[in-house]
Amino acid sequence: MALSLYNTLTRAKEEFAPIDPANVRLYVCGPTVYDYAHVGNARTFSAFDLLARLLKHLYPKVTYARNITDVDDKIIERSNQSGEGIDSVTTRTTAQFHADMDELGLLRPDIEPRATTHIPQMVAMIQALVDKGFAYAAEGHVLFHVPAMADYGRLSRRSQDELIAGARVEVAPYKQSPADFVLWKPAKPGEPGWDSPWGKGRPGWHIECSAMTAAHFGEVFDIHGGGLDLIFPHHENEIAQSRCAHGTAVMANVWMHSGFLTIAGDKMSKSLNNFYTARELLDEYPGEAIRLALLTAHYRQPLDFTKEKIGQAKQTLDRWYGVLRGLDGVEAVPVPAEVLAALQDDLNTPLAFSHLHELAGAFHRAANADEKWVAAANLKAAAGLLGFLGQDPEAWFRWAPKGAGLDEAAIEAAIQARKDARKAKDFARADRIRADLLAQGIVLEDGPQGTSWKRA
Ligand SMILES: Nc1ncnc2c1ncn2[C@@H]1O[C@H](COP(=O)(O)OP(=O)(O)OP(=O)(O)O)[C@@H](O)[C@H]1O
Ligand SMILES: [Zn+2]
Repeated sequence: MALSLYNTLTRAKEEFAPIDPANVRLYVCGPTVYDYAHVGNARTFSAFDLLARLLKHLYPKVTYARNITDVDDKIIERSNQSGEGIDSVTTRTTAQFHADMDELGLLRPDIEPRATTHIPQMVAMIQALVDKGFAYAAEGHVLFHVPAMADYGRLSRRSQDELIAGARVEVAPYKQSPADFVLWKPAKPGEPGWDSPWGKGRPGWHIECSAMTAAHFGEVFDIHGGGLDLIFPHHENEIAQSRCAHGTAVMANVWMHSGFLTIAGDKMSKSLNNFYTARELLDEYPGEAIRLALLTAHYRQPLDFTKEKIGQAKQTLDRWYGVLRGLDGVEAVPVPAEVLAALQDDLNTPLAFSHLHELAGAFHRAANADEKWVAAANLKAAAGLLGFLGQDPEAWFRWAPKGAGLDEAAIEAAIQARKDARKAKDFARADRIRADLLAQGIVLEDGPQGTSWKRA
């Protein structure tokens, strides 16, 4: 079975054909680093993490790029409000983003270009657009002239008339058309800025991705992704810039967009202040459970967020890790065909997870040890493709929310003390230690290899 992906550009599911099967190129718009990522952002990054994993399973080489937007109005605003320097805001937020995505279990992208290290490429691209008559300079700004591009609006299916009618009433006086958008803007004193043919300034957001994809992937690449809200204007404008600068028919062959994580039906967003940060949820739930909850719905469908969904995902993982527990050295087997087929059908995660449930069920119904072993090995292989069940099961069962209960060192010390008490035939003391641990939610299990523990 071949990989098929829904392409926003054609509004159809299409069989994926890489430009160069020896290097499949995937670019995803990354975070603007001014604040904690919320779990809505994490949903989009989890969806594309899964796509990257699947592509890496199917092709010998995949380059997954996800950028860092480290120059932006929101960053400057944050720095002005808090007094923290811009470099400090972006460095700290980037480190936080990495820590959060790592803990959720996402793979790091193969390359992570930062906007501020690609300014010369942006200036060159803007210059090319000016030279070719697609852009003009006015009052320290450079603008892309939308009417200069005949088929502008193909991705979002908006006509130029609609765009002009929809433009805000207050249109900047230097714009030739209300639909024109900024490629370069002047830097106010104290703001970050770079020298350019149009004076000291900084890039607009859209040109960043056009310049970074060209720098790392060339003029046309395979897949470009992001959340649904990026279709217009961000991706439409990336396409306009890249295609007009390079004279190409497309910027990327496949455009993929993930649906929103909502709260009571509204898009989770910073501006509505209806968000949970990834960080606060990671203090309360294991990252693997949060990511499973985010992937339970198909990536193009909206997913309404509740903490109950994470709780359910945690119970699911308890069951699956329970299958692996105690089965020493489950050997690697190929990914079960039905799971691969589900993912190859435009990342059908609900179907893939239903197969995983069946495999866990097969383990419990198994008549003998061999059948159990096969079911567990299949479950581990299937989950592994999706980036799950990679931990030691004991580590999974020992996870505790932040600030809760005893830490591991204290538990190990208590287990040792109990062992010493039993050796000294002080069984009353040994039983007391066991009861004390149980009262704090720690269950001891005595086995042939000694005593193990888990959190109740
Ligand atoms: N509620 C959401 N559900 C799914 N994806 C989202 C959601 N909100 C933002 N995204 C996606 O997260 C990615 C990172 O975007 P970015 O860092 O610019 O966040 P943001 O746009 O500042 O978030 P917000 O919309 O809250 O302001 C983008 O691909 C964006 O489409
Ligand atoms: Zn982008």
